[in-house]
Amino acid sequence: MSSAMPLRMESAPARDIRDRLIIGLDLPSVEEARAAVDRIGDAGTFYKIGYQLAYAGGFEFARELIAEGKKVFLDLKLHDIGNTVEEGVRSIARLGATFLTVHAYPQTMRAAVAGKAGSSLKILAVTVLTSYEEQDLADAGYAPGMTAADLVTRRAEQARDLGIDGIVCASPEAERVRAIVGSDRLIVTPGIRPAGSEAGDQKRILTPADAIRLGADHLVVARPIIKAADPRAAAEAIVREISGATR
Ligand SMILES: O=C(O)c1cc(=O)[nH]c(=O)n1[C@@H]1O[C@H](COP(=O)(O)O)[C@@H](O)[C@H]1O
Repeated sequence: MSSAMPLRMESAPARDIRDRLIIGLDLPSVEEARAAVDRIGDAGTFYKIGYQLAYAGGFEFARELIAEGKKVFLDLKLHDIGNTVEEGVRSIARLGATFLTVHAYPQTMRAAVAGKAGSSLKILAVTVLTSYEEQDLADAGYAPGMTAADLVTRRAEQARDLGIDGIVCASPEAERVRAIVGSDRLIVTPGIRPAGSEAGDQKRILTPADAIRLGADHLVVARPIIKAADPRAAAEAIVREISGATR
């Protein structure tokens, strides 16, 4: 990096500010997901479908959302031998989703980039899960003292070098990741908690405004919206907070 390069860069902001909020449909059935999307109405433009819904009819529902003009993030966190990842991504790329996650292992990222060739699908590499902190890494066999931030740094550098489209990290690491990946790659941060909401199993968290200020392009929020008494109001409040924090 040239010394003249500013440390804080942001990639091109989403044209519609609502697209910066990705709402996680962590729900057990398509019926419940459809009801949530209906309640959220035009406050939600971008939805994430993860394990729970994907394995309960979520792929068909993804097609339905895309046909209605919503954007879809398929959060499948793929990780397997290279050939399986490449062919899997090739199949998924036909669905018309905007984002797909893979774990940020070099073989996996390389295969995913090959598999999406020729499609508009963007691959996001999940660096270190937001529910992990140092002890969880040690429990998983990483060297004692390895911090989440150290591992995020290494994986963000590898993702950049392999041509990955975007990085998933916790919001406290967004600024450091932006310095690594520059403005051409997206930064997507889950583990977002509006002031006063429950952290649950998330460990590396920030508020929507702080995540945006540190350089996140998109925030992923599930429980604070879908479990709210008024999911539409909860989504609107986060979009307002994003808007207020956007320079
Ligand atoms: O890839 C993700 O989206 C993801 C990565 C990560 O490190 N942490 C994380 O929480 N997520 C997902 O983001 C969502 C966060 O949900 P809430 O904690 O309910 O807002 C869940 O659907 C997670 O699967």
